Amino acid sequence: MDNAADRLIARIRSVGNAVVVGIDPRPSQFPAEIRGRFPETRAGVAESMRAFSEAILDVVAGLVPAVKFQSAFFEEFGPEGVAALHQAAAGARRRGLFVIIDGKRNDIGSTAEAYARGYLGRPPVSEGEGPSWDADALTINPYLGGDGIAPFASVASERGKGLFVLVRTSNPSAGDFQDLVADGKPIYRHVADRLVEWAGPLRGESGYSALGAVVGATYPEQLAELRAAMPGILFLIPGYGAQGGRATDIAAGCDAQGLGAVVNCSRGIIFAFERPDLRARFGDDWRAAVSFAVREMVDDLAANTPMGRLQA
Ligand SMILES: O=c1ccn([C@@H]2O[C@H](COP(=O)(O)O)[C@@H](O)[C@H]2O)c(=O)[nH]1
Repeated sequence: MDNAADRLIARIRSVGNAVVVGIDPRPSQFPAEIRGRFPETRAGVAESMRAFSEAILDVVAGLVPAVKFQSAFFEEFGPEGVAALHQAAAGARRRGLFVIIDGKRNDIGSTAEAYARGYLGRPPVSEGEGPSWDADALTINPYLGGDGIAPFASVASERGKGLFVLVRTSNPSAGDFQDLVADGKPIYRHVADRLVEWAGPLRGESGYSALGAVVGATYPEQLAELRAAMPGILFLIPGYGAQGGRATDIAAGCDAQGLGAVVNCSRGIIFAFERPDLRARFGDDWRAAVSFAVREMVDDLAANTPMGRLQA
């Protein structure tokens, strides 16, 4: 079974960047062309989310290595929304993108096993039926400790899948619990240190583990500290753009080759057509604005971080 970190790094090398386009579909912000096609029923809105997601995938496939679906925006619309997520994730895989589902799942060990089988493995159904979700990677919450992580790590290892564990989140109140000091170090460092132990057996040929970490762009000092403390751990870095994180903040998250991190941007890309400068430049061609925003982010990361070396 191949290793998810190796697979993601191969895609990064092939497109020459480590941008993750975040698909966080907020229906009220969809282009009029899409909003106007569907009724404002639950089923209609879910269908518009699928159509918007597919349109974004058409623009970004070939430009970036990966997409991250924010499950919350789909779950908001119940079973129809979840079905739209399922179809959009399958569409991303068909287009050759590495698919991260941002669900931040976890529970006690026996329940975590069901999440792990559901998102990354196979449920116990007859052989002819495929996996339920078949994501390449899932975000998970470490709060329940080792027995909540073990089932995910075991399925990830068996099925060639990846995990991104919350270590240092990007939100303003991240420090409320994550910065509390216990046994002489902050909680996020305890999580990081345990993660390094758990990640070892999932290390691939690239030197990176399929068990990665979520570390926000909005805390550059901790990002640099964690990069040094967590060699061989791939970082999923959210917070670039709308949350204020800049490329220069992210630079310390990479290794010397420009690897070691993927950087997510959701609103800043998928709703780039709302920017007055891009509206003036591209008019109603909202797809062109999205494509421009992706290239702009790629160039920004290349100019201001070691990720520029990926283009050599
Ligand atoms: O610490 C975290 C963990 C996850 N996220 C998620 O990433 C995206 C960010 O969206 P933007 O529009 O680029 O701000 C979103 O899905 C969050 O739920 C995060 O921001 N921080």
